[in-house]
Amino acid sequence: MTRPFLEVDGLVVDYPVPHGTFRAVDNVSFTVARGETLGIVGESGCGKSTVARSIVRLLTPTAGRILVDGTDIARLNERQLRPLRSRIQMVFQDPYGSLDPHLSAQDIVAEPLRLRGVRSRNGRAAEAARLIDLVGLPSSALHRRPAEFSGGQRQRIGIARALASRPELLVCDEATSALDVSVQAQVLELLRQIQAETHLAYMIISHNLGVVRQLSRNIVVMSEGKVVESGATTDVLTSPRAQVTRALRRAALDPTTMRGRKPRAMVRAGTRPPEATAGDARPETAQEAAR
Ligand SMILES: Nc1ncnc2c1ncn2[C@@H]1O[C@H](COP(=O)(O)OP(=O)(O)OP(=O)(O)O)[C@@H](O)[C@H]1O
Repeated sequence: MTRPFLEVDGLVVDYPVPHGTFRAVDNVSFTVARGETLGIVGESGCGKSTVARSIVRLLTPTAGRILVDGTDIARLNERQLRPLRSRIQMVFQDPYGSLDPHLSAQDIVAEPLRLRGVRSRNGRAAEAARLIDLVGLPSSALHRRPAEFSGGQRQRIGIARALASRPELLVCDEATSALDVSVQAQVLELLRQIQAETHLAYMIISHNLGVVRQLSRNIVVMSEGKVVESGATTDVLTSPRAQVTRALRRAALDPTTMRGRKPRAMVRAGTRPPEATAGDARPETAQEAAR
């Protein structure tokens, strides 16, 4: 049997808090096969982003293994991680805050190309143009800055930037949560098309089961830092065992949550306040509609 691209085994993450530590992720294990999509779903504060940040090594886990193609990256230092970083890229939730406001779309997408060793300026410009086209933006987008784009368009630039590193796995952490439902559907469709063309693997992380189910063959359901249920998406949705899965399924069908709002009942007691979500986000502009 071929080895999965990513194997997460017994992941534990403790955060320091004033009187000790808080265990945000508790013995989480899963695998992601090459070219496939794993969904991670769970209520706000259950530890999804902490898992994502561990995998891209924005933080060092307390315990457990993160095997990328068989190499455990959980405790590698920055120098050791450098050659591996391009293999897993992340698309963040906030299309407003995750792009440098001073750079043009072309420069944002070209930056990872420079790190990848594309030395010629013309070569970087040509590849940035190809990626901007791949994510469905017009060539006129190349010279515009983030403030001149809608949320959906910015998320496309974020995806183009992530793809510039030629990753084998893209971790999308609430990547469509701040978008209107129709724009959300366009971005999910874009991800689907890219996967069909490139055989890229995805981890789709969301509190919204409706989003996760659209792309994911397998899902992991988390609650309070732990995996409470996992398996083929169709099986988990047809006969959910965990109470939290049933609640997430109900919420996915509830029209009041369709814009990505986190229902109050899903916000875990004692956790951070929920972040701004679609209900608070700027409405999509005419640019997006006209795209
Ligand atoms: N730096 C930190 N220090 C202390 N606790 C933290 C820190 N970051 C996150 N936490 C806590 O860890 C838990 C998991 O947070 P995490 O952001 O991973 O959850 P999440 O499932 O991604 O939530 P959301 O969907 O709201 O982003 C939460 O209870 C959160 O309050």
